[in-house]
Amino acid sequence: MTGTQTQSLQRLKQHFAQRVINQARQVLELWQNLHNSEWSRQDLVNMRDAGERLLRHAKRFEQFAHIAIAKQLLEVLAAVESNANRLNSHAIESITQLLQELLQTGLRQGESIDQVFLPTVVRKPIYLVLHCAEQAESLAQQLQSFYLQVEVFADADTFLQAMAKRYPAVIILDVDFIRPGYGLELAQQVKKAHDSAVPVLFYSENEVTALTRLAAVRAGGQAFSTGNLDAANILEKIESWVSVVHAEPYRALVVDDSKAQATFTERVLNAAGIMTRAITDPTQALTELLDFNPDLIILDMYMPECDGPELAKVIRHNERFVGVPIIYLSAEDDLDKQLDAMSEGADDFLMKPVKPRHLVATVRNRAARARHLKTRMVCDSLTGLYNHTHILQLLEDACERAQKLRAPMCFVMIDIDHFKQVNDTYGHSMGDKVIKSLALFLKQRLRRSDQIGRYGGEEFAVILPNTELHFAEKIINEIRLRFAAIRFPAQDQELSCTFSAGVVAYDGTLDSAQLADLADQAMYKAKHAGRNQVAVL
Ligand SMILES: Nc1nc2c(ncn2[C@@H]2O[C@H](COP(=O)(O)OP(=O)(O)OP(=O)(O)O)[C@@H](O)[C@H]2O)c(=O)[nH]1
Repeated sequence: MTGTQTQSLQRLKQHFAQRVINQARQVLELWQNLHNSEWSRQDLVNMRDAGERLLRHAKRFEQFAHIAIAKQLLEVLAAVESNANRLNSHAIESITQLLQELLQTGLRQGESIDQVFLPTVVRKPIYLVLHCAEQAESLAQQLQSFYLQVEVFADADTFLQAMAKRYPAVIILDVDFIRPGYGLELAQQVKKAHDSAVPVLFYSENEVTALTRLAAVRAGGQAFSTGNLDAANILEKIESWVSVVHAEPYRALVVDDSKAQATFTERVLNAAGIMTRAITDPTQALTELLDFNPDLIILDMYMPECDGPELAKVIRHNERFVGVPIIYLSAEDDLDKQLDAMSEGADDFLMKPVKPRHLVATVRNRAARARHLKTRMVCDSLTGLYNHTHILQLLEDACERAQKLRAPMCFVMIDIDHFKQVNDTYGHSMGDKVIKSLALFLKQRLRRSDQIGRYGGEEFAVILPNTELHFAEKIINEIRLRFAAIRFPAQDQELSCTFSAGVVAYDGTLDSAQLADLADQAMYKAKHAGRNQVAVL
Protein backbone atom coordinates (compact mmCIF):
# COMPACT_ATOMS: atom_id res chain seq x y z
CA MET A 1 0.00 0.00 0.00
CA THR A 2 1.36 3.47 -0.83
CA GLY A 3 1.79 6.20 1.77
CA THR A 4 -1.15 8.11 0.34
CA GLN A 5 -3.39 5.03 0.46
CA THR A 6 -2.45 4.37 4.08
CA GLN A 7 -3.20 7.98 4.90
CA SER A 8 -6.60 7.94 3.27
CA LEU A 9 -7.46 4.64 4.96
CA GLN A 10 -6.47 6.21 8.27
CA ARG A 11 -8.70 9.22 7.51
CA LEU A 12 -11.58 6.92 6.66
CA LYS A 13 -11.11 5.04 9.91
CA GLN A 14 -11.10 8.29 11.85
CA HIS A 15 -14.26 9.35 10.08
CA PHE A 16 -16.03 6.19 11.22
CA ALA A 17 -14.54 6.45 14.70
CA GLN A 18 -16.12 9.87 14.95
CA ARG A 19 -19.44 8.43 13.83
CA VAL A 20 -19.35 5.67 16.43
CA ILE A 21 -18.63 8.24 19.12
CA ASN A 22 -21.44 10.51 17.88
CA GLN A 23 -23.93 7.65 17.83
CA ALA A 24 -22.96 6.52 21.31
CA ARG A 25 -23.43 10.09 22.51
CA GLN A 26 -26.88 10.31 20.94
CA VAL A 27 -28.04 7.18 22.74
CA LEU A 28 -26.76 8.59 26.02
CA GLU A 29 -28.43 11.95 25.47
CA LEU A 30 -31.78 10.34 24.68
CA TRP A 31 -31.63 8.36 27.88
CA GLN A 32 -30.67 11.38 29.93
CA ASN A 33 -33.65 13.32 28.60
CA LEU A 34 -35.87 10.93 30.47
CA HIS A 35 -34.84 12.67 33.69
CA ASN A 36 -37.29 15.43 32.84
CA SER A 37 -40.08 13.53 31.20
CA GLU A 38 -42.12 10.37 31.18
CA TRP A 39 -41.26 7.29 29.11
CA SER A 40 -43.39 7.09 26.00
CA ARG A 41 -43.66 5.03 22.84
CA GLN A 42 -41.70 7.76 21.04
CA ASP A 43 -38.79 7.38 23.47
CA LEU A 44 -38.66 3.68 22.68
CA VAL A 45 -38.64 4.37 18.95
CA ASN A 46 -35.94 7.05 19.27
CA MET A 47 -33.70 4.91 21.47
CA ARG A 48 -34.10 1.92 19.17
CA ASP A 49 -33.26 3.98 16.10
CA ALA A 50 -30.19 5.43 17.79
CA GLY A 51 -29.17 1.95 19.00
CA GLU A 52 -29.52 0.54 15.49
CA ARG A 53 -27.44 3.34 14.04
CA LEU A 54 -24.78 2.74 16.68
CA LEU A 55 -24.74 -0.96 15.79
CA ARG A 56 -24.41 -0.21 12.07
CA HIS A 57 -21.53 2.21 12.51
CA ALA A 58 -19.78 0.03 15.08
CA LYS A 59 -19.98 -2.94 12.67
CA ARG A 60 -18.57 -0.92 9.84
CA PHE A 61 -15.70 0.25 11.99
CA GLU A 62 -15.27 -3.17 13.64
CA GLN A 63 -15.67 -1.80 17.15
CA PHE A 64 -16.51 -5.07 18.86
CA ALA A 65 -17.19 -3.65 22.33
CA HIS A 66 -19.65 -1.14 20.84
CA ILE A 67 -21.28 -3.87 18.76
CA ALA A 68 -21.85 -6.04 21.85
CA ILE A 69 -23.31 -3.14 23.85
CA ALA A 70 -25.57 -1.99 21.00
CA LYS A 71 -26.91 -5.54 20.55
CA GLN A 72 -27.67 -5.93 24.24
CA LEU A 73 -29.33 -2.52 24.32
CA LEU A 74 -31.59 -3.48 21.42
CA GLU A 75 -32.51 -6.71 23.23
CA VAL A 76 -33.52 -4.82 26.38
CA LEU A 77 -35.56 -2.36 24.28
CA ALA A 78 -37.29 -5.27 22.53
CA ALA A 79 -38.18 -6.71 25.95
CA VAL A 80 -39.61 -3.34 27.01
CA GLU A 81 -41.67 -3.21 23.83
CA SER A 82 -43.11 -6.68 24.38
CA ASN A 83 -43.97 -5.69 27.95
CA ALA A 84 -46.52 -3.15 26.63
CA ASN A 85 -43.69 -0.58 26.41
CA ARG A 86 -43.53 -0.54 30.20
CA LEU A 87 -40.16 0.38 31.68
CA ASN A 88 -39.54 -1.64 34.82
CA SER A 89 -36.68 -1.31 37.28
CA HIS A 90 -34.85 -4.21 35.69
CA ALA A 91 -34.92 -2.55 32.27
CA ILE A 92 -33.86 0.82 33.73
CA GLU A 93 -30.97 -0.88 35.50
CA SER A 94 -29.89 -2.83 32.40
CA ILE A 95 -30.02 0.23 30.15
CA THR A 96 -28.11 2.33 32.68
CA GLN A 97 -25.49 -0.39 33.05
CA LEU A 98 -25.05 -0.71 29.29
CA LEU A 99 -24.77 3.02 28.86
CA GLN A 100 -22.18 3.19 31.63
CA GLU A 101 -20.20 0.57 29.74
CA LEU A 102 -20.62 2.59 26.57
CA LEU A 103 -19.21 5.60 28.38
CA GLN A 104 -16.24 3.55 29.62
CA THR A 105 -15.54 2.03 26.23
CA GLY A 106 -12.77 3.91 24.53
CA LEU A 107 -12.13 3.12 20.91
CA ARG A 108 -9.68 0.44 19.95
CA GLN A 109 -6.21 1.23 21.16
CA GLY A 110 -3.86 2.82 18.68
CA GLU A 111 -6.41 5.11 17.01
CA SER A 112 -5.62 8.78 16.70
CA ILE A 113 -5.77 10.55 20.08
CA ASP A 114 -7.78 13.36 18.62
CA GLN A 115 -10.55 10.92 17.84
CA VAL A 116 -10.45 9.13 21.14
CA PHE A 117 -9.99 12.06 23.48
CA LEU A 118 -12.63 14.48 22.39
CA PRO A 119 -13.25 17.50 24.58
CA THR A 120 -16.07 16.53 26.87
CA VAL A 121 -17.47 19.61 28.52
CA VAL A 122 -18.06 22.17 25.80
CA ARG A 123 -18.09 20.83 22.25
CA LYS A 124 -20.10 23.41 20.35
CA PRO A 125 -18.27 26.50 19.09
CA ILE A 126 -18.25 29.87 20.76
CA TYR A 127 -19.34 32.84 18.67
CA LEU A 128 -17.30 35.91 19.39
CA VAL A 129 -18.92 39.17 18.32
CA LEU A 130 -16.69 41.97 19.61
CA HIS A 131 -16.20 45.51 18.43
CA CYS A 132 -12.41 45.44 18.69
CA ALA A 133 -10.91 42.97 16.19
CA GLU A 134 -7.62 42.80 18.06
CA GLN A 135 -9.32 41.94 21.34
CA ALA A 136 -11.44 39.31 19.57
CA GLU A 137 -8.35 37.65 18.09
CA SER A 138 -6.49 37.58 21.37
CA LEU A 139 -9.50 36.16 23.26
CA ALA A 140 -10.07 33.61 20.50
CA GLN A 141 -6.51 32.41 20.94
CA GLN A 142 -6.91 32.10 24.70
CA LEU A 143 -10.17 30.19 24.33
CA GLN A 144 -8.61 27.87 21.78
CA SER A 145 -5.87 26.95 24.20
CA PHE A 146 -8.68 25.64 26.44
CA TYR A 147 -9.69 23.33 23.58
CA LEU A 148 -12.69 25.47 22.68
CA GLN A 149 -13.73 26.07 19.09
CA VAL A 150 -14.16 29.74 18.36
CA GLU A 151 -15.63 31.70 15.46
CA VAL A 152 -14.94 35.40 15.31
CA PHE A 153 -17.41 37.72 13.53
CA ALA A 154 -16.65 41.16 12.21
CA ASP A 155 -20.08 41.98 10.76
CA ALA A 156 -23.69 41.29 11.70
CA ASP A 157 -24.70 39.48 8.50
CA THR A 158 -22.05 36.78 8.73
CA PHE A 159 -22.93 36.28 12.39
CA LEU A 160 -26.67 35.95 11.63
CA GLN A 161 -25.94 33.52 8.79
CA ALA A 162 -23.82 31.41 11.14
CA MET A 163 -26.66 31.41 13.69
CA ALA A 164 -28.99 30.09 11.03
CA LYS A 165 -26.59 27.23 10.31
CA ARG A 166 -25.44 26.13 13.75
CA TYR A 167 -26.13 27.16 17.33
CA PRO A 168 -23.02 27.84 19.39
CA ALA A 169 -22.49 26.93 23.06
CA VAL A 170 -22.56 30.65 23.82
CA ILE A 171 -22.50 34.03 22.09
CA ILE A 172 -20.12 36.60 23.50
CA LEU A 173 -21.63 39.83 22.32
CA ASP A 174 -20.28 43.35 22.68
CA VAL A 175 -23.16 45.72 23.53
CA ASP A 176 -21.36 48.30 21.40
CA PHE A 177 -20.61 46.04 18.43
CA ILE A 178 -20.17 48.26 15.31
CA ARG A 179 -22.02 51.17 16.97
CA PRO A 180 -23.19 52.00 20.51
CA GLY A 181 -26.05 49.73 21.60
CA TYR A 182 -26.14 47.68 18.39
CA GLY A 183 -25.18 44.46 20.24
CA LEU A 184 -28.42 44.68 22.19
CA GLU A 185 -30.45 45.06 18.97
CA LEU A 186 -28.64 42.10 17.47
CA ALA A 187 -29.43 39.92 20.49
CA GLN A 188 -33.11 40.86 20.19
CA GLN A 189 -33.06 39.82 16.53
CA VAL A 190 -31.47 36.48 17.40
CA LYS A 191 -33.98 35.92 20.19
CA LYS A 192 -36.88 36.55 17.81
CA ALA A 193 -35.50 34.44 14.99
CA HIS A 194 -34.49 31.36 16.99
CA ASP A 195 -36.69 29.39 19.35
CA SER A 196 -33.80 27.63 20.97
CA ALA A 197 -32.30 29.86 23.63
CA VAL A 198 -28.55 30.17 23.18
CA PRO A 199 -26.88 31.79 26.21
CA VAL A 200 -25.56 35.28 25.51
CA LEU A 201 -22.74 36.77 27.51
CA PHE A 202 -22.84 40.53 27.03
CA TYR A 203 -19.65 42.48 27.17
CA SER A 204 -18.82 46.11 27.47
CA GLU A 205 -15.38 47.65 27.59
CA ASN A 206 -16.57 50.21 30.13
CA GLU A 207 -18.91 50.07 33.11
CA VAL A 208 -22.55 50.45 32.02
CA THR A 209 -25.71 51.91 33.52
CA ALA A 210 -28.37 49.84 35.27
CA LEU A 211 -30.64 50.51 32.28
CA THR A 212 -28.18 48.88 29.88
CA ARG A 213 -27.96 45.86 32.18
CA LEU A 214 -31.75 45.65 32.23
CA ALA A 215 -31.83 45.89 28.42
CA ALA A 216 -29.26 43.06 28.31
CA VAL A 217 -31.44 40.86 30.52
CA ARG A 218 -34.45 41.60 28.30
CA ALA A 219 -32.43 40.72 25.21
CA GLY A 220 -31.78 37.29 26.69
CA GLY A 221 -28.41 37.97 28.34
CA GLN A 222 -27.30 35.29 30.74
CA ALA A 223 -24.38 37.28 32.12
CA PHE A 224 -22.67 40.64 31.75
CA SER A 225 -18.91 41.25 31.83
CA THR A 226 -17.07 44.52 31.76
CA GLY A 227 -13.37 45.28 31.50
CA ASN A 228 -11.12 42.32 30.78
CA LEU A 229 -12.52 39.19 29.16
CA ASP A 230 -10.78 36.16 30.51
CA ALA A 231 -10.94 32.71 28.90
CA ALA A 232 -10.96 30.68 32.13
CA ASN A 233 -13.77 32.79 33.50
CA ILE A 234 -15.80 32.37 30.32
CA LEU A 235 -15.26 28.61 30.26
CA GLU A 236 -16.33 28.35 33.88
CA LYS A 237 -19.57 30.18 33.08
CA ILE A 238 -20.30 28.07 30.01
CA GLU A 239 -19.58 24.90 31.93
CA SER A 240 -22.19 25.79 34.53
CA TRP A 241 -24.74 26.55 31.79
CA VAL A 242 -24.23 23.35 29.87
CA SER A 243 -23.61 21.05 32.83
CA VAL A 244 -24.81 17.58 32.02
CA VAL A 245 -27.69 15.95 33.86
CA HIS A 246 -26.60 13.15 36.14
CA ALA A 247 -26.69 9.97 34.06
CA GLU A 248 -27.58 7.61 36.89
CA PRO A 249 -31.33 7.10 37.32
CA TYR A 250 -32.77 7.90 40.73
CA ARG A 251 -33.45 4.96 43.03
CA ALA A 252 -36.43 4.79 45.40
CA LEU A 253 -37.15 2.19 48.06
CA VAL A 254 -40.90 1.78 48.64
CA VAL A 255 -42.06 0.26 51.93
CA ASP A 256 -45.80 -0.44 51.96
CA ASP A 257 -47.64 -3.42 53.39
CA SER A 258 -50.25 -3.18 50.64
CA LYS A 259 -48.94 -5.02 47.61
CA ALA A 260 -51.38 -3.16 45.33
CA GLN A 261 -50.23 0.27 46.56
CA ALA A 262 -46.55 -0.71 46.33
CA THR A 263 -47.05 -1.92 42.73
CA PHE A 264 -48.89 1.27 41.79
CA THR A 265 -46.09 3.44 43.20
CA GLU A 266 -43.50 1.32 41.44
CA ARG A 267 -45.24 1.65 38.07
CA VAL A 268 -45.63 5.40 38.34
CA LEU A 269 -41.97 5.86 39.27
CA ASN A 270 -40.68 3.41 36.65
CA ALA A 271 -42.51 5.28 33.91
CA ALA A 272 -40.51 8.34 34.94
CA GLY A 273 -37.23 6.41 34.66
CA ILE A 274 -36.88 6.03 38.44
CA MET A 275 -35.59 2.66 39.61
CA THR A 276 -37.71 1.21 42.35
CA ARG A 277 -37.55 -1.60 44.81
CA ALA A 278 -40.84 -2.25 46.60
CA ILE A 279 -41.09 -4.29 49.81
CA THR A 280 -44.15 -5.13 51.91
CA ASP A 281 -42.24 -6.24 55.01
CA PRO A 282 -40.79 -3.24 56.89
CA THR A 283 -38.39 -5.46 58.87
CA GLN A 284 -36.52 -6.03 55.59
CA ALA A 285 -35.97 -2.31 55.08
CA LEU A 286 -32.43 -2.08 56.52
CA THR A 287 -31.18 -5.04 54.48
CA GLU A 288 -32.70 -3.55 51.33
CA LEU A 289 -31.25 -0.13 52.10
CA LEU A 290 -27.76 -1.61 52.20
CA ASP A 291 -28.30 -3.69 49.13
CA PHE A 292 -30.20 -1.23 46.92
CA ASN A 293 -28.59 2.02 48.11
CA PRO A 294 -31.60 4.22 47.27
CA ASP A 295 -31.60 7.99 46.87
CA LEU A 296 -34.78 8.14 48.92
CA ILE A 297 -37.36 6.08 50.83
CA ILE A 298 -41.14 6.15 50.47
CA LEU A 299 -42.83 4.90 53.63
CA ASP A 300 -46.35 3.91 54.52
CA MET A 301 -47.51 5.17 57.96
CA TYR A 302 -49.35 2.13 59.26
CA MET A 303 -47.95 -1.34 58.84
CA PRO A 304 -48.48 -4.43 61.01
CA GLU A 305 -44.94 -5.35 62.16
CA CYS A 306 -43.64 -1.83 62.69
CA ASP A 307 -45.16 1.52 61.79
CA GLY A 308 -43.61 4.19 59.58
CA PRO A 309 -42.34 6.56 62.31
CA GLU A 310 -40.71 3.64 64.14
CA LEU A 311 -39.00 2.53 60.96
CA ALA A 312 -37.91 6.11 60.23
CA LYS A 313 -36.22 6.20 63.67
CA VAL A 314 -34.47 2.89 63.06
CA ILE A 315 -33.21 4.16 59.71
CA ARG A 316 -32.00 7.45 61.19
CA HIS A 317 -30.12 5.61 63.97
CA ASN A 318 -27.88 4.21 61.27
CA GLU A 319 -25.10 6.70 60.49
CA ARG A 320 -25.01 5.68 56.81
CA PHE A 321 -28.61 6.63 56.21
CA VAL A 322 -28.99 9.88 58.13
CA GLY A 323 -29.07 11.87 54.91
CA VAL A 324 -31.46 9.71 52.86
CA PRO A 325 -34.77 11.58 52.43
CA ILE A 326 -37.88 9.85 53.78
CA ILE A 327 -41.28 10.63 52.28
CA TYR A 328 -44.51 9.35 53.80
CA LEU A 329 -47.22 8.15 51.48
CA SER A 330 -50.30 7.53 53.59
CA ALA A 331 -54.07 7.90 53.80
CA GLU A 332 -53.71 9.54 57.22
CA ASP A 333 -55.50 12.90 57.00
CA ASP A 334 -55.13 14.05 60.60
CA LEU A 335 -52.66 16.93 60.39
CA ASP A 336 -51.41 16.42 63.98
CA LYS A 337 -50.56 12.80 63.25
CA GLN A 338 -48.87 13.81 60.01
CA LEU A 339 -46.76 16.38 61.85
CA ASP A 340 -45.88 13.85 64.58
CA ALA A 341 -44.72 11.41 61.96
CA MET A 342 -42.66 14.11 60.24
CA SER A 343 -40.91 14.99 63.50
CA GLU A 344 -39.21 11.59 63.45
CA GLY A 345 -36.77 12.62 60.75
CA ALA A 346 -39.00 12.49 57.66
CA ASP A 347 -38.91 15.07 54.90
CA ASP A 348 -42.33 15.15 53.27
CA PHE A 349 -45.87 13.84 53.57
CA LEU A 350 -47.98 12.83 50.57
CA MET A 351 -51.66 11.92 50.98
CA LYS A 352 -53.07 8.83 49.28
CA PRO A 353 -54.40 8.79 46.67
CA VAL A 354 -51.57 10.80 45.21
CA LYS A 355 -51.51 12.14 41.67
CA PRO A 356 -48.72 10.45 39.67
CA ARG A 357 -47.27 13.83 38.61
CA HIS A 358 -47.16 15.00 42.21
CA LEU A 359 -45.42 11.80 43.33
CA VAL A 360 -42.86 11.90 40.52
CA ALA A 361 -42.08 15.59 41.04
CA THR A 362 -41.62 15.12 44.79
CA VAL A 363 -39.34 12.11 44.34
CA ARG A 364 -37.26 13.86 41.67
CA ASN A 365 -36.85 17.05 43.68
CA ARG A 366 -35.91 15.30 46.89
CA ALA A 367 -33.56 12.86 45.16
CA ALA A 368 -31.88 15.65 43.21
CA ARG A 369 -31.29 17.61 46.41
CA ALA A 370 -29.93 14.53 48.21
CA ARG A 371 -27.56 13.85 45.33
CA HIS A 372 -26.46 17.46 45.28
CA LEU A 373 -25.52 17.24 48.96
CA LYS A 374 -23.72 13.95 48.38
CA THR A 375 -21.78 15.55 45.51
CA ARG A 376 -20.68 18.37 47.77
CA MET A 377 -19.25 15.81 50.15
CA VAL A 378 -17.03 14.22 47.49
CA CYS A 379 -16.04 17.34 45.56
CA ASP A 380 -13.52 20.06 46.18
CA SER A 381 -15.19 23.45 46.55
CA LEU A 382 -12.67 25.54 44.56
CA THR A 383 -12.49 23.40 41.43
CA GLY A 384 -15.51 21.08 41.57
CA LEU A 385 -13.13 18.15 41.02
CA TYR A 386 -13.23 15.07 43.27
CA ASN A 387 -11.50 15.64 46.59
CA HIS A 388 -8.47 13.74 47.85
CA THR A 389 -10.38 11.04 49.73
CA HIS A 390 -12.79 10.40 46.91
CA ILE A 391 -10.27 10.20 44.07
CA LEU A 392 -8.37 7.59 46.10
CA GLN A 393 -11.60 5.67 46.58
CA LEU A 394 -12.21 5.89 42.84
CA LEU A 395 -8.66 4.70 42.19
CA GLU A 396 -9.34 1.64 44.32
CA ASP A 397 -12.47 0.91 42.26
CA ALA A 398 -10.56 1.52 39.02
CA CYS A 399 -7.82 -0.95 40.05
CA GLU A 400 -10.45 -3.59 40.81
CA ARG A 401 -12.21 -2.99 37.50
CA ALA A 402 -8.96 -3.06 35.50
CA GLN A 403 -7.96 -6.31 37.15
CA LYS A 404 -11.36 -7.92 36.56
CA LEU A 405 -11.55 -6.85 32.92
CA ARG A 406 -7.81 -7.27 32.32
CA ALA A 407 -7.92 -3.78 30.85
CA PRO A 408 -5.11 -1.24 30.85
CA MET A 409 -5.42 1.73 33.21
CA CYS A 410 -3.13 4.64 34.07
CA PHE A 411 -2.86 6.95 37.02
CA VAL A 412 -1.35 10.43 36.76
CA MET A 413 -0.17 12.90 39.35
CA ILE A 414 0.20 16.54 38.27
CA ASP A 415 1.81 19.36 40.27
CA ILE A 416 2.03 23.00 39.20
CA ASP A 417 5.65 24.22 39.14
CA HIS A 418 6.89 26.95 41.46
CA PHE A 419 3.38 27.66 42.54
CA LYS A 420 4.52 29.41 45.70
CA GLN A 421 5.99 32.13 43.48
CA VAL A 422 2.64 32.70 41.79
CA ASN A 423 1.02 33.32 45.17
CA ASP A 424 3.90 35.43 46.41
CA THR A 425 4.13 37.58 43.30
CA TYR A 426 0.51 37.95 42.21
CA GLY A 427 -1.46 37.12 45.34
CA HIS A 428 -3.47 34.17 46.55
CA SER A 429 -6.51 34.91 44.40
CA MET A 430 -4.38 34.73 41.25
CA GLY A 431 -3.05 31.39 42.53
CA ASP A 432 -6.62 30.17 42.97
CA LYS A 433 -7.38 31.25 39.43
CA VAL A 434 -4.50 29.19 38.03
CA ILE A 435 -5.67 26.14 40.01
CA LYS A 436 -9.22 26.59 38.72
CA SER A 437 -7.97 27.02 35.16
CA LEU A 438 -5.97 23.82 35.25
CA ALA A 439 -9.05 22.02 36.59
CA LEU A 440 -11.21 23.37 33.74
CA PHE A 441 -8.49 22.60 31.29
CA LEU A 442 -8.26 18.95 32.35
CA LYS A 443 -12.05 18.55 32.37
CA GLN A 444 -12.31 20.04 28.92
CA ARG A 445 -9.57 17.88 27.44
CA LEU A 446 -10.08 14.46 29.00
CA ARG A 447 -12.82 11.94 28.31
CA ARG A 448 -15.96 11.79 30.38
CA SER A 449 -14.92 8.36 31.57
CA ASP A 450 -11.66 9.72 33.00
CA GLN A 451 -11.76 10.81 36.60
CA ILE A 452 -10.03 13.94 37.84
CA GLY A 453 -9.33 14.91 41.42
CA ARG A 454 -7.69 17.73 43.32
CA TYR A 455 -5.18 15.74 45.27
CA GLY A 456 -3.76 18.59 47.33
CA GLY A 457 -3.27 22.37 47.07
CA GLU A 458 -1.73 22.62 43.60
CA GLU A 459 -1.66 18.88 42.97
CA PHE A 460 -4.07 16.98 40.75
CA ALA A 461 -4.70 13.27 40.16
CA VAL A 462 -6.16 11.68 37.05
CA ILE A 463 -7.44 8.14 36.46
CA LEU A 464 -7.38 7.06 32.81
CA PRO A 465 -9.25 3.78 32.33
CA ASN A 466 -8.70 1.72 29.16
CA THR A 467 -5.48 3.58 28.45
CA GLU A 468 -2.02 2.22 27.74
CA LEU A 469 1.03 3.89 29.29
CA HIS A 470 2.47 5.34 26.07
CA PHE A 471 -0.91 6.80 25.23
CA ALA A 472 -1.36 8.36 28.67
CA GLU A 473 2.11 9.88 28.48
CA LYS A 474 1.35 11.34 25.06
CA ILE A 475 -1.91 12.93 26.19
CA ILE A 476 -0.55 14.37 29.43
CA ASN A 477 2.41 15.75 27.55
CA GLU A 478 0.14 17.37 25.01
CA ILE A 479 -1.90 18.91 27.83
CA ARG A 480 1.31 20.12 29.48
CA LEU A 481 2.38 21.96 26.32
CA ARG A 482 -1.01 23.57 25.85
CA PHE A 483 -1.28 24.60 29.49
CA ALA A 484 2.17 26.20 29.39
CA ALA A 485 1.03 28.30 26.42
CA ILE A 486 -1.84 29.95 28.30
CA ARG A 487 -1.28 33.56 29.24
CA PHE A 488 -3.21 34.56 32.34
CA PRO A 489 -3.93 38.27 32.64
CA ALA A 490 -2.32 39.22 35.97
CA GLN A 491 -2.43 42.82 37.14
CA ASP A 492 -1.06 44.69 34.12
CA GLN A 493 1.12 41.86 32.86
CA GLU A 494 0.65 38.28 31.73
CA LEU A 495 1.53 35.17 33.65
CA SER A 496 2.14 31.65 32.43
CA CYS A 497 2.56 28.46 34.43
CA THR A 498 3.87 24.96 33.82
CA PHE A 499 3.37 21.65 35.54
CA SER A 500 5.27 18.44 36.16
CA ALA A 501 3.54 15.10 35.93
CA GLY A 502 4.16 11.48 36.80
CA VAL A 503 2.38 8.72 34.89
CA VAL A 504 2.16 5.08 35.96
CA ALA A 505 0.31 2.09 34.54
CA TYR A 506 -1.64 -0.42 36.61
CA ASP A 507 0.08 -3.78 36.24
CA GLY A 508 -2.67 -6.02 37.64
CA THR A 509 -0.96 -6.63 40.98
CA LEU A 510 -0.47 -3.32 42.80
CA ASP A 511 -3.06 -1.94 45.16
CA SER A 512 -4.31 1.64 44.80
CA ALA A 513 -2.07 3.04 47.58
CA GLN A 514 1.04 1.55 45.94
CA LEU A 515 -0.02 2.93 42.58
CA ALA A 516 -0.55 6.42 44.04
CA ASP A 517 2.86 6.16 45.67
CA LEU A 518 4.51 5.28 42.38
CA ALA A 519 2.78 8.13 40.56
CA ASP A 520 4.07 10.46 43.26
CA GLN A 521 7.60 9.15 42.73
CA ALA A 522 7.26 9.63 38.97
CA MET A 523 6.06 13.19 39.51
CA TYR A 524 9.07 13.95 41.73
CA LYS A 525 11.31 12.46 39.10
CA ALA A 526 9.91 15.03 36.66
CA LYS A 527 10.46 17.82 39.21
CA HIS A 528 14.06 16.78 39.83
CA ALA A 529 14.77 16.50 36.14
CA GLY A 530 14.02 20.23 35.81
CA ARG A 531 10.18 20.52 35.97
CA ASN A 532 7.77 21.26 33.08
CA GLN A 533 7.90 17.64 31.91
CA VAL A 534 6.16 14.29 32.16
CA ALA A 535 7.94 11.30 33.69
CA VAL A 536 6.82 7.68 33.53
CA LEU A 537 7.72 4.89 35.89
N1 LIG B 1 -3.63 30.20 45.91
C1 LIG B 1 -3.58 28.98 46.46
N2 LIG B 1 -2.39 28.49 46.87
C2 LIG B 1 -2.33 27.26 47.40
C3 LIG B 1 -3.50 26.50 47.55
N3 LIG B 1 -3.14 25.31 48.11
C4 LIG B 1 -1.79 25.34 48.29
N4 LIG B 1 -1.29 26.52 47.87
C5 LIG B 1 0.10 26.98 47.89
O1 LIG B 1 0.87 26.24 46.97
C6 LIG B 1 2.25 26.38 47.34
C7 LIG B 1 2.97 25.08 47.05
O2 LIG B 1 4.31 25.34 47.23
P1 LIG B 1 5.46 24.23 47.24
O3 LIG B 1 4.89 22.92 47.68
O4 LIG B 1 6.60 24.78 48.04
O5 LIG B 1 5.89 24.01 45.77
P2 LIG B 1 6.05 24.94 44.52
O6 LIG B 1 6.29 26.37 44.85
O7 LIG B 1 4.87 24.68 43.64
O8 LIG B 1 7.34 24.37 43.86
P3 LIG B 1 7.56 22.98 43.12
O9 LIG B 1 6.35 22.12 43.32
O10 LIG B 1 8.77 22.41 43.75
O11 LIG B 1 7.75 23.29 41.68
C8 LIG B 1 2.26 26.75 48.82
O12 LIG B 1 2.75 28.06 48.94
C9 LIG B 1 0.78 26.73 49.21
O13 LIG B 1 0.45 27.74 50.14
C10 LIG B 1 -4.75 27.07 47.14
O14 LIG B 1 -5.83 26.48 47.24
N5 LIG B 1 -4.74 28.31 46.59
